[in-house]
Amino acid sequence: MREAASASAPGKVIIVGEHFVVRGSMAIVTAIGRRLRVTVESGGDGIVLESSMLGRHHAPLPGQGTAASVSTVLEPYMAVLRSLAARGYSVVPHRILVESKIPPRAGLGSSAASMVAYALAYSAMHGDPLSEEELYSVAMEGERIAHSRPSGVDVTIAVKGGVLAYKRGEEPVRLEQRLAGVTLLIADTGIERQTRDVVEHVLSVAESLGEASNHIYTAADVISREARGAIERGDAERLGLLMNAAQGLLSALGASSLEIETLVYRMRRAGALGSKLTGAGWGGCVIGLFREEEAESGLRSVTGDAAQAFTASMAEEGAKLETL
Ligand SMILES: Nc1ncnc2c1ncn2[C@@H]1O[C@H](COP(=O)(O)OP(=O)(O)OP(=O)(O)O)[C@@H](O)[C@H]1O
Ligand SMILES: C[C@@](O)(CCO)CC(=O)[O-]
Ligand SMILES: [Mg+2]
Repeated sequence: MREAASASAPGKVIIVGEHFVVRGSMAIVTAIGRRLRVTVESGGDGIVLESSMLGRHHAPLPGQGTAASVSTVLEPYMAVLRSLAARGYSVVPHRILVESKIPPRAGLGSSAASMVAYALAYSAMHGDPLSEEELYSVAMEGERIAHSRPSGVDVTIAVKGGVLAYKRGEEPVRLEQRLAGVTLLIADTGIERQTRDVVEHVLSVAESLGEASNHIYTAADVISREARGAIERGDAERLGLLMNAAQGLLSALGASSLEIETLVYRMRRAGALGSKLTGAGWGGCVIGLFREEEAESGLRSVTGDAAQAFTASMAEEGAKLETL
C-alpha cells in the first residue's frame, strides 16, 4: 500500500433534464472545467477530512466509534469507505484532503465529484484503482446519502466527463459537441440548499399535480431528446429555446425561486439564447447560453444579483489520478 494517492473529478452542468431524470426522463449533462481534488494519506487517528470549503471533520474508523460521532459532511465518505471495504479494500486510518473549485450545494455536482475523487484516490492508495464501472457503483453509495433517490447523472458525468445523454438505468451516450461560437455562463445565486430537500419537494408537487405532471415529464423528455439533436447539429438557437422551455417546466414543479428567476431574466435581457437553473434549484446556479460576442454583457448583467459568475468550458475530462 502507498503512503498517499490523489485523484480529481470535474463539476457538471445539467443543460436540460434535471429532476425529470429522477423519474426516468433523459438529461443532457456536461462536465465543466471546474474540478475537485482529493488526496488520501494513510495514518493518523481514525478518519480526518480537511476541506478548504467545508472545514475539518473527524470520525473513528467504521465500527470503532458510535454512529453519532460522524458529521453529516463525513457521512457520505463513510458510505463510500464501507462500499470499498465490501470490495476487499482494507480500512485503515487516513486523512482526506479536499481542494475544490466547485462551490458546494450549488447544483454543480460537488457531492458527486467528491465521492468519485475520494473512491478513486483511496483505491489507488491500495495499489488497485477502481475501474469506471466500480467507481460509479462505489461513489453512488455516498451520493445516496447526499441526494434523495439520486438518478446517477451527477456521478456518471463525474466519472466519464464529456457531454452525455443520460437516462436512468441505461448506458449513457457520449455526444459530439458541435456548438461553435457560444459560451456557457454560470451565475451562482449564493443560496445553498441540499439537493435531497428539493428532489423530495419536486416529487411531491408532481404527485399532487396528478395527470398533468405526466404530460410535464413527457414534455421534459421530448425537450431533452431535441436538445441532444441540437447539440450534435451545433444548433445553439434551438438549444437555447429548449433550455427556456425546460426552465418553465422546472418552475411548474416548484424547483425555481425568485433569485433564480431574477438571474434567468437578467441573462435573457442581456441576449442569452437560453437560460435556466441547473441542478436541483431553490438556489444554487443558473446557466445562460450566450454567443461569444455577448458573453461579456451577460456577465455584467448578473454581477449585481449573483454571488459569483463565471464562464465554463464544456466537455471536460472525467475522473483521473493526479500526481502527488
Ligand atoms: N468541497 C467539498 N469538500 C469536501 N466534501 C465535499 C465538498 N463538496 C461536497 N462534499 C461532500 O459531498 C456532500 C454533499 O455536498 P453538497 O451539499 O455540495 O451536495 P449537493 O446538495 O448534492 O449539492 P450539489 O448540487 O453541489 O451536488 C458534502 O456533505 C460532503 O460530504
Ligand atoms: C436534481 C437532480 O436531477 C440533479 C441534481 O444535480 C437529482 C438527481 O438526478 O440525482
Ligand atoms: Mg449533489
